[in-house]
Amino acid sequence: MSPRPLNLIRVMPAQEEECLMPRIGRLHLVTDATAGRDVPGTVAAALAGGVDTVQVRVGSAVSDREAFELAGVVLGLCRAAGATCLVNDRLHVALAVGADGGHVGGTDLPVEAARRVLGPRAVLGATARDPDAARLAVAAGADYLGTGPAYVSTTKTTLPPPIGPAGVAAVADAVEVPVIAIGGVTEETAGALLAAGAHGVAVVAAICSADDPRGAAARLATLVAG
Ligand SMILES: Cc1ncc(COP(=O)(O)OP(=O)(O)O)c(N)n1
Ligand SMILES: Cc1ncsc1CCOP(=O)(O)O
Ligand SMILES: [Mg+2]
Repeated sequence: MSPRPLNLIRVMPAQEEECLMPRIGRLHLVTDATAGRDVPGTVAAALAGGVDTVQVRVGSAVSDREAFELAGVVLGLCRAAGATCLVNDRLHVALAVGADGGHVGGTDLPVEAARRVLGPRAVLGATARDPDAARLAVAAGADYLGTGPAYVSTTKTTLPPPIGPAGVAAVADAVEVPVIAIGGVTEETAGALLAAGAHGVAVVAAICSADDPRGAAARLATLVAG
């Protein structure tokens, strides 16, 4: 029998294709952009604790080269753990490392343009604070929404006032895609956001600033698992 041509495109049943698509998890770790943090160490601990999605977020002072190298390391950790790996803002870095997708907000590429850059199969997240913005982002191609700040964030201090569980509920009710609540999410606040309709939560400080990031991730993972 002659060998099967390697470039043959296999038509997959929709169900099988879905299984191959990266998941939009329920516990997102957004990496701490503070200089000097051991990001790979924290990511490894968080994945061991049950984080299922990691978003690589670096500060503006970080070069593309550094972001690329960090994202490559984080992607390797995510692949080993079966987790989804996204890159914040820098979609060219997401593409260059082969990450599962990216996340954009109001000062980044518009969602429609981000979708063109990443292509149809990538996971694309967009920030939306209210129902109108949420509907627009989904219509433009977002697969999930990051909604907040849910509570006051110690990580990003330039944000508008918190929207609380009621604001998260308003967004979750407006769209069909998963809503990930972000901003000041802790073990104490996560439950109310999930009860409000959030598919999951995204955290920085609750894991990155914890004495025991693995333990903190494990407790949050138990909460989001319901
Ligand atoms: C899951 C998630 N939600 C919201 C954000 C915020 O994105 P953005 O508004 O673009 O702000 P920066 O993170 O780029 O400072 C996010 N990163 N992740
Ligand atoms: C990037 C971002 N966007 C809205 S809140 C936030 C930071 C969330 O960090 P923390 O979980 O420490 O409040
Ligand atoms: Mg952004």
